[in-house]
Amino acid sequence: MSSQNEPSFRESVDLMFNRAVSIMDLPPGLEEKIRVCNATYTVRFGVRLRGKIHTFTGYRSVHSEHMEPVKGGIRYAMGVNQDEVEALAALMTYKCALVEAPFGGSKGGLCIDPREYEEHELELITRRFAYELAKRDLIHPSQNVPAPDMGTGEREMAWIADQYARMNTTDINSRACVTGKPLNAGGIAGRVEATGRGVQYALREFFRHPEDIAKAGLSGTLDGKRVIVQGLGNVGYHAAKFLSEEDGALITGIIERDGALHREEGLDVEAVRNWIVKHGGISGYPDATHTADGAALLEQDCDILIPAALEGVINMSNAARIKAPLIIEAANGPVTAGADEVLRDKGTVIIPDMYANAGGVTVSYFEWVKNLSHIRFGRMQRRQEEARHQLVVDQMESLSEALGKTWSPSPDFKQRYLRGADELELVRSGLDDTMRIAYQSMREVWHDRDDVMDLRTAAYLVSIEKVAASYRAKGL
Ligand SMILES: NC(=O)c1ccc[n+]([C@@H]2O[C@H](COP(=O)([O-])OP(=O)(O)OC[C@H]3O[C@@H](n4cnc5c(N)ncnc54)[C@H](O)[C@@H]3O)[C@@H](O)[C@H]2O)c1
Repeated sequence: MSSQNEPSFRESVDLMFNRAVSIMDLPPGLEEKIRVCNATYTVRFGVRLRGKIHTFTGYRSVHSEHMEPVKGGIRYAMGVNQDEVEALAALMTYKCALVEAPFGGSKGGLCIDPREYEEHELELITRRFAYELAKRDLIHPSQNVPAPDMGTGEREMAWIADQYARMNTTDINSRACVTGKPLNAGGIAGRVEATGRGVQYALREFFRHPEDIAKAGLSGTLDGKRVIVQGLGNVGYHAAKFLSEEDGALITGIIERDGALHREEGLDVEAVRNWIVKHGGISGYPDATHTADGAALLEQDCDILIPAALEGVINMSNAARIKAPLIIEAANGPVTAGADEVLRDKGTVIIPDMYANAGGVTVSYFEWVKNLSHIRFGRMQRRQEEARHQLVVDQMESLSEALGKTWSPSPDFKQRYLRGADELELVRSGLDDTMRIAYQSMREVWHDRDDVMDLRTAAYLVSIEKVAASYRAKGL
């Protein structure tokens, strides 16, 4: 996506990494050990479809095993290549460290356009890919745990989990070999929307800090802010939906594969999503201006730009014309290293990918823990909360009796009291806490150090320090 004279995606991630380590004091050699990708496995396998054998190429890259298992999604897209999975695996290492999910970084991908295959064909392809990875422990509850990414979702994760279970019938922890599964196949409430929800929580946290809002040249709250979103897939759709429905933001632009929609008064996210599902794209959607050159809308005037599709979409060819004062990287790597510099010089504030889209891996961690504990997430807490609720009721009743009054709980007292013990509530509050704490750790570095000019460098500093501490603790 980036223009020809720009570094590749992996080089771009490395350049950003180098920028951070140049102002850190790491022991000699550790910097390189952290930066490089440990291993990348390439597999080519055949699947008989439509009367002939089709050969597919896939990858699983392991960036850092300072913690195991390693974790990272599996992407289905035609553009998947080694450079891309290695860049994405590296970002996973830094992301997990930043939000303190106890994993190393990994990523996988398959060169395929999933829209060209029937469901049963995709199942055959996915199961075969999973088989190839699992037999080399590149899918394994304690070694390597994939999750959804572009072009994959709950359905593919369920096939992968089932394939692993068939190959490892005695592994009681087999469900923990992959996250992002459907609820009825060992998934967790709130995982589907977790990354988009995390983007919303990240923006809410940003807007709690007047100094940070001012740095972006903005003021006030999320209410009424004009937002342009690129990619109305899993991440973009949920982020846009929550921000418009719950925070009063106006989604003034939506960019998709077949162009862009613009409406200054705000688009109905649900209606656009339904239109895409029904018609395969945004073309023909009423009540909005349609532009065939979707990427041009990235340069439109707005308050917040949310790239939530591909890497490299903001590059040296358009960075200078980007008007949004605040960019939140819902996608991985949407801003190239060169564009990052141009935008920093312009004063644009960028909330970096490794933080902004960490909601997915955070809730994946909850799912993995739930699978390993073999207990419905929230059940233990519910028992405790029920006992505590009864205690409160008893105390209130005896107190009112002593005062010669009568008291009885309102009909929804118990429900309200126990809300915190629901799985979804636990997931949401755990995610919210994680996003707040991680933002504050980045922000502290951003504000306290004169040599840290942006949130991205601050995020790298925090995460590299944590990875380095792990290596040091191991004696490496
Ligand atoms: N799914 C997750 O949990 C997760 C977690 C962390 C990060 N991410 C990152 O978020 C990004 C999006 O992932 P997703 O899971 O939402 O994928 P997805 O496949 O659900 O959605 C991607 C969307 O982008 C659109 N798109 C594709 N090419 C486009 C183009 N050239 N211009 C405009 N739109 C285009 C697609 O039509 C689709 O609607 C990726 O960078 C991914 O690595 C995803």
